[in-house]
Amino acid sequence: MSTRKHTALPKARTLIEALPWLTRHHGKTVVIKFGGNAMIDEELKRAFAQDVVFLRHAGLRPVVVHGGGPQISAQLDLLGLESEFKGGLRVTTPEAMNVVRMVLAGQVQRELVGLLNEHGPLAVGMTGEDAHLMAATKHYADIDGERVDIGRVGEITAIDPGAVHALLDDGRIPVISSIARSSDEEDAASTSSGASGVFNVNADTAAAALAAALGAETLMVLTDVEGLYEDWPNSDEVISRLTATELEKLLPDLASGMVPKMRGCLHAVRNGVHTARVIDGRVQHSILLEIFTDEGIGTMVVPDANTIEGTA
Ligand SMILES: Nc1ncnc2c1ncn2[C@@H]1O[C@H](COP(=O)(O)OP(=O)(O)O)[C@@H](O)[C@H]1O
Ligand SMILES: CC(=O)N[C@@H](CCC(=O)OP(=O)(O)O)C(=O)O
Repeated sequence: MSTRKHTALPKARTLIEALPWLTRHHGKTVVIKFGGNAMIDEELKRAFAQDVVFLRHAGLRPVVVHGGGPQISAQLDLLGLESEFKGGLRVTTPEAMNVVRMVLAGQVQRELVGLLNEHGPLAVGMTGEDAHLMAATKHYADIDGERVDIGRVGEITAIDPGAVHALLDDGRIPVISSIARSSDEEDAASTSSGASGVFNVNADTAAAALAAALGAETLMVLTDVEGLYEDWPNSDEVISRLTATELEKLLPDLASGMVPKMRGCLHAVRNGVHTARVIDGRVQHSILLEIFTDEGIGTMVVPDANTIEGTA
């Protein structure tokens, strides 16, 4: 009996250590972006689902926005369709738009919903089309100061978070694919006849916009690197913390997938989100480490006047 008590003690300590964080985050909304590049194996995806369910049971309100870039590229390849990125965004022909929608909403989202629901009737999948969650207009890429047409890529114009709030109030975990309805009613009306009527939105951008619209406490972006590298690709020195203004200065020098990610973080902290973090999704249980311990990993972006309680 006494041995049993003794071996159980470290577990109790671990639970108690989490108490200040549980208190701080209770009832807070956390938007978690799970990048396609971080979904590298089954074990990681399972650990991700466990972490999200843990947050929910610990009294937080997690919302998942998922990516699927590599999965979309694989499907386009399979179909013999060309796949090209400009300024970190996929050039999306109407044909490619159908594939993006099919892979995100029909494959990646379904898989995550399935993994989360192994723990109970919690997850509900939706896209930005559902209940007018996300509206968008056509986005043009800016390549060296030139406005470039990249097809059906969307720029979010409005978010109606009502359905997400309703799901959260009902104790559910919304799992959202980054596809938006066209804000042009005529265009949107063609949705049922094909993929026109909807736009492909980068998942980082969608997660950031949603975090701001929901008044989330935290935006957490899980990817396949440790965080924002100071001098990528020459060094693996991670910037652990930076303010909105510091990040704004860095933005013009950033490359590829980091562009929408860091722009998203900036948008979030400039619009009421207390912290935006880029963390390594390849590390098992990185979400729990980030939320419930002092050992914050990755890069944390904070608003300029760091006056909001609990951002440290
Ligand atoms: N400064 C930087 N720090 C870290 N990664 C960077 C940087 N600049 C560009 N990258 C690239 O961005 C990638 C992450 O973006 P992306 O491939 O879109 O991932 P995800 O699927 O998670 O959204 C990294 O794997 C890396 O190749
Ligand atoms: C416009 C645009 O680029 N959309 C992205 C949407 C998916 C995504 O963002 O996935 P990751 O988070 O895994 O990169 C795409 O088509 O790949």
